[in-house]
Amino acid sequence: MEVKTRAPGKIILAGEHAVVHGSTAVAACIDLYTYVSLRPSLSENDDTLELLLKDMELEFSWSIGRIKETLSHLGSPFPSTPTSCTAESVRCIAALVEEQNIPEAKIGLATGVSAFLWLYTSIQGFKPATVVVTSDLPLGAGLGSSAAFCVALSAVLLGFSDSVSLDKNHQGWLTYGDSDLDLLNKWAFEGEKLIHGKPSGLDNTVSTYGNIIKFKSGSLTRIKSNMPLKMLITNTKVGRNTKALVTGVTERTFRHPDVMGSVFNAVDSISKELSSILESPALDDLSKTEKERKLEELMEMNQGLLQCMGVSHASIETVLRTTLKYKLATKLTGAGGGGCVLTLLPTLLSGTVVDKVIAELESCGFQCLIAGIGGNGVEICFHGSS
Ligand SMILES: Nc1ncnc2c1ncn2[C@@H]1O[C@H](COP(=O)(O)OP(=O)(O)OP(=O)(O)O)[C@@H](O)[C@H]1O
Ligand SMILES: C[C@@](O)(CCO)CC(=O)[O-]
Ligand SMILES: [Mg+2]
Repeated sequence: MEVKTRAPGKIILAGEHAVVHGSTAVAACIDLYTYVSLRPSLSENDDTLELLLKDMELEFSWSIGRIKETLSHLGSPFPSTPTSCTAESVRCIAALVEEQNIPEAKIGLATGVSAFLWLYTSIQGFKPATVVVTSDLPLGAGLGSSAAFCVALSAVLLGFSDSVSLDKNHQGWLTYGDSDLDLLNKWAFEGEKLIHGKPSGLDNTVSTYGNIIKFKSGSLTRIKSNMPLKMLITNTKVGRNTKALVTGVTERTFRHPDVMGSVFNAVDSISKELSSILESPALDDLSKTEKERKLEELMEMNQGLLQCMGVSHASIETVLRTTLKYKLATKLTGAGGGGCVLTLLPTLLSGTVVDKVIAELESCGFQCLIAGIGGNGVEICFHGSS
């Protein structure tokens, strides 16, 4: 039987980077997904584990014997016990990845492949199978591709274990129960660590649980938003790497602990205020506009503080300047340094203005999209996935 999962990407409305240092952040999932399907090998002669990254046109294949020989110290699989990859296992997994000779231009994927091997062997053990990955999300662009990958992967692997309880006769997409979500979110976090180094857990948590969440020091609060939010997402297409950007902010924090402490405190207040605006009762059009004005100010302030942290970029500043001409507020989303930028589109903004802004941004070589915000987190499909 083939089983498929999908996990959404995300936007961060406030609090990226500061959340790694203990501040509050607010994030929402979007309707762009990473899909992972798993087909266990049925033939006794088939002794390989295959990983197909379809969008990247990359295929990896290991003999189970080779994986066992390298990772035999792991023993039996431990699906119910999310565990960090030890330094020794990191080294062994890196050797298995290196043998696959990833082309230099795609070497950034090596950390994703390592996360795959860690999650696979820890949850499934040494069983032959084919795992196929596709994604709607741009990789390394701030929309949480690494988290969606780890969440969808953990979800499909656990879907084949006895550690989660799911109705396998269900047709179409099925959500997981809360305790199963908690388990797969912990595994996804372990995968994220291999890609990010020191993730806060925000991205995998919003991809797992969906909707809009407030997140601080590893714990989440679901937000019941009373405001429809429309965001323009602009991909600057400037590549960057979350791990390097997070390390840069941490190094700046070591150099200027007091200043950065104040910056993180300010971000914490922004996130708290932003979430209380989202939750405050929806009233008439006038107060809706007032609420949107406040959100815009908070986004502007958050962007200023992200610039203080050193994670803005010339391409992001170009988007800021362009949208400011239309009196629209913009902030980077995710790790910054390029990647994606958010612009709030107020309810009463005319479609003509939106079209003009998009045309101007696209004439700079950027790519714009309007994604649906909120919605379900990770889901699984045993029968009839499209
Ligand atoms: N579909 C995928 N297949 C394989 N690896 C993936 C996939 N999606 C993400 N990854 C891994 O995640 C890395 C990108 O993660 P990174 O955290 O730098 O960016 P992001 O998650 O897109 O943005 P952000 O963390 O700012 O939200 C890729 O280089 C790769 O190692
Ligand atoms: C930059 C960061 O805050 C968000 C990346 O989407 C990193 C993290 O929270 O792990
Ligand atoms: Mg990431």
